[in-house]
Amino acid sequence: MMNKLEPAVRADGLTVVRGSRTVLNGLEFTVPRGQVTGLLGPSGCGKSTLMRAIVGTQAHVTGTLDVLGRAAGHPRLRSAVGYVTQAPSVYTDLTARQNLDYYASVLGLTRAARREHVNRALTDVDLVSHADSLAGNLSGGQRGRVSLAVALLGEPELLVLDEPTVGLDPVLRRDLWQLFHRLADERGATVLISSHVMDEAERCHRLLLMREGGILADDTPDGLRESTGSATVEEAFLHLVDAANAGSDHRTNVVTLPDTRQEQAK
Ligand SMILES: Nc1ncnc2c1ncn2[C@@H]1O[C@H](COP(=O)(O)OP(=O)(O)OP(=O)(O)O)[C@@H](O)[C@H]1O
Repeated sequence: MMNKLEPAVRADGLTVVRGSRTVLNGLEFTVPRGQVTGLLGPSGCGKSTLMRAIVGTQAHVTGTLDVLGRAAGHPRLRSAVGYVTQAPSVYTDLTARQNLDYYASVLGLTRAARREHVNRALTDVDLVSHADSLAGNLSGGQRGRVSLAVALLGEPELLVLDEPTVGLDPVLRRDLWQLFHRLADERGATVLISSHVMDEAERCHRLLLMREGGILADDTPDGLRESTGSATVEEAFLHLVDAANAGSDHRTNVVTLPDTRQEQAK
């Protein structure tokens, strides 16, 4: 669908207005292909809004936003982009397998391909033993994993996951992070994951740190720690927030501050 060297997502001057508020303010960034990129920042900074813009469900988007070489929301992107919202979107009166089978048929997979894709997605999210339980009888975390399995059907090139690990126990969180890396390393998928848990940032190849509708930094976890002289990504984030508040220009390689657009300092 696109040149492999092109980033999976490219934004320039991306602005989103919700109600009377400018929620995203002139963002400029790229998301590299085949890597796990974390979108991190405090509650309300605009992570979900950005993800909605990328998958094409957000209104009042201006500026440039290209996804897999096409304008975000292009109909041809529907089967190439998997999206998991914060609230699990599954039919509670169907079993996990029936949910997956239904969504696989919507994707137009043949019966044989459906069986293969459904079994693989159930295995990926470790739900084989609950495949025939009604989704309504599953725990919140298990329903979330059914939603994730739905997004994996059809092997999308880009997976956009809005806080997929919230409320999960440490073992499941670790297993899901291993899955995200397998998807990138073995299947070449691009994975964009939002979280406000900074320790998850350490597990990403790259990070987009957000604050108040702007990108505060775009770097690797190592790059962020080194450039700020911090021991952890959380410490680096706090350092960058303090620097932004002080109006300082001490940043990593990119940055769009909330109020003042500044040039990339690569
Ligand atoms: N329908 C709306 N009208 C006006 N403002 C909105 C609307 N929906 C969200 N917002 C505002 O947009 C901002 C960004 O919201 P968003 O849900 O993108 O944040 P977030 O970083 O994903 O937060 P969280 O981590 O809590 O999910 C928030 O300040 C929120 O109050």
